[in-house]
Amino acid sequence: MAVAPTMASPSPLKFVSRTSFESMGFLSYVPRSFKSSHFSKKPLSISIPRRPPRASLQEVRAVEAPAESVAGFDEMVSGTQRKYYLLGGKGGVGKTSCAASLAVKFANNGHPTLVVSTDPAHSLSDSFAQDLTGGTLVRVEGLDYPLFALEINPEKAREEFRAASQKNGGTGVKDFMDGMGLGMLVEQLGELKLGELLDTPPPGLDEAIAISKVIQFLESQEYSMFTRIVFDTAPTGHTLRLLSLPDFLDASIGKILRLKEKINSATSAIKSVFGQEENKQQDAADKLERLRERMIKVRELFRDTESTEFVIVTIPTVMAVSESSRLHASLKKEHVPVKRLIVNQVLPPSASDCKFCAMKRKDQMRALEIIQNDPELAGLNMIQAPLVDVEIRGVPALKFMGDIIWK
Ligand SMILES: Nc1ncnc2c1ncn2[C@@H]1O[C@H](COP(=O)(O)OP(=O)(O)OP(=O)(O)O)[C@@H](O)[C@H]1O
Repeated sequence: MAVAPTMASPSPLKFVSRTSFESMGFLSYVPRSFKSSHFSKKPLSISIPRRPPRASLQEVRAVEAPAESVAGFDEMVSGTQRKYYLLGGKGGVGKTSCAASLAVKFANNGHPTLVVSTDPAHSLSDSFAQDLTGGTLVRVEGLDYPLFALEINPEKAREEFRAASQKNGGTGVKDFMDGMGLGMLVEQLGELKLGELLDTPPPGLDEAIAISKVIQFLESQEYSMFTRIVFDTAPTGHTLRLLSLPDFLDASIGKILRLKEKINSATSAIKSVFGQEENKQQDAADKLERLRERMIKVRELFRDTESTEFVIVTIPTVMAVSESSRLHASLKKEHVPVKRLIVNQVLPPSASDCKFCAMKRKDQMRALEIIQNDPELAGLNMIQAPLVDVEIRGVPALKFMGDIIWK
């Protein structure tokens, strides 16, 4: 039987007002260009309640965090062995804000931290209000401890790769791929003439590039300092592909290899009589198999409950909750550890007579109730994060958000 939502439903919510940000000096971090370009133009024609009135003390007390709503940050932060956190969910729910705020919190707790975006539509730079593009490690400014960001740009990588392969028949490819941390891929797939293949990139290549960076983390000295690695992942579909990459390799590169074999055997039928081509192809197939084994190692890492956790981010709408439920089912199937579910953008209770707010909140309460009754989601530690009345941009804002969510 459905349980009606009550004011005592689990929530760490406190009323978060613009004033709270102002008192932290947050607004002074909004870049001038943003202020002028976004505020001086035509006012919006729809009316959005800018500042819900303060909830009564009684209301705030009623929704203060009960035990199950605490994220368990102590556990997340403890230990110096490397841990990976992957944050994922539907587009636009706040994955980047949550991932960036977690990374800031880890760094502020003394962990050398790396935050990586594997979403082809990156928003880490926007979230930190700093230019973090370029596909290399960039230090995030404004923190006392090391926090680095990396936006993997598969689109650009593919373009540059194609150009390099056209320019000098492949020797530039190796240099370029080395720079991308993909030397291993070239080594292992060299004989497959990836440059040609990239003219018709197989689905899932973006994820292959992202995952190869993960391999680099595991092997390279440059990355060994990081004890916390936070992934801001692409919306659900991409992420699932990334996590099932060995299968992707079977399905995509495997198919290409077989296709190539067919073409080769057609064009070099005479040579193959002497056995040379076959040997060559067997060699390539062996290399591909080795690559696959390596990718499987990465997948094992993502399944390791000691070092890895996938945090699902959602918002309290029926659509987002349904998708999160499916995501959890798929992650379970892939044996990826999931313990926490962030429900972001929850409206604070309001004592005002704003009908819009009341309706919206009622709707959200219904979605929260669905979560509590959903067989996939009910068992997760639900962390509610309030909808705040300013955009979360820059380190101080992320710190503010992190202190609310990650307790
Ligand atoms: N709790 C919140 N309160 C107010 N605004 C929020 C909150 N969480 C996120 N936002 C805002 O919502 C927008 C989208 O957030 P974010 O970029 O983190 O989402 P995302 O899931 O990473 O999106 P995408 O799928 O497009 O990468 C941003 O403008 C962000 O500032």
